[in-house]
Amino acid sequence: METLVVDHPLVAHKLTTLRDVRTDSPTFRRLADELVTLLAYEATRDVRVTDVTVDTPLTPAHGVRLARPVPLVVPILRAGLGMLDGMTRLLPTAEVGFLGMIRDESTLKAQTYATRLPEDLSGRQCYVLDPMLATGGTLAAAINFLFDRGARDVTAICLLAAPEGIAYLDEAFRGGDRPIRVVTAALDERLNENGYIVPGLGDAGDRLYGVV
Ligand SMILES: O=P(O)(O)OC[C@H]1O[C@H](OP(=O)(O)OP(=O)(O)O)[C@H](O)[C@@H]1O
Ligand SMILES: O=c1cc[nH]c(=O)[nH]1
Ligand SMILES: [Mg+2]
Repeated sequence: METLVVDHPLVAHKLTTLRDVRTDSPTFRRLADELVTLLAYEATRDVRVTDVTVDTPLTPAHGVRLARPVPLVVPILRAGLGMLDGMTRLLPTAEVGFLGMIRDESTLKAQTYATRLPEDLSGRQCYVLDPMLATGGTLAAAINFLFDRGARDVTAICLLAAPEGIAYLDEAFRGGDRPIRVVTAALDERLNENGYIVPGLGDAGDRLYGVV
């Protein structure tokens, strides 16, 4: 598995304010949106394109357009929704599938409550959005949903990752013929006894949308 920690002062600056307990929900949403656009720039470095020629006012010019089938963006509800606009701003022609998943806070196991994905994902580049990669259980289950439908090319974009979650994914998908990539703004220190990322930013879904 490939892990890319995006090392950029703007990313670090925005992430620092995102972590700050004093940051209110409107600011948190705006920063998550801005951060995902910066991460998406790196995450889409291998997005498939096809050659085209356009006419400038002066002469034909060679260029590229996104190849078909267009990429699929998959936010993991609820917190991943806070990353969707930032991603589709960069990939406006992408299609969007949805996975609703919640981690049981006593067992730390992910449960799925909604799936709305294309039946056939063969040949599709998939970008999964979830701000938090903690134990890795949620993301592993999401990637398996995509693999089950034929995806072979999956990149996860996370705002924060824990070493335990990276190790879990690495082990879960080791030796497979479908490599995965994780792009994140930071690799934090560890998980605490409740499965929260430390230093982290708390509960991303609650900070985006409130405690429900
Ligand atoms: O790596 P894991 O240990 O599986 O934990 C990470 C998951 O936990 C959070 O979602 P949560 O279950 O809080 O749902 P929410 O988005 O509705 O808040 C987060 O957004 C991830 O989906
Ligand atoms: O630190 C964490 C871990 C899981 N989910 C969150 O929202 N935050
Ligand atoms: Mg949550």
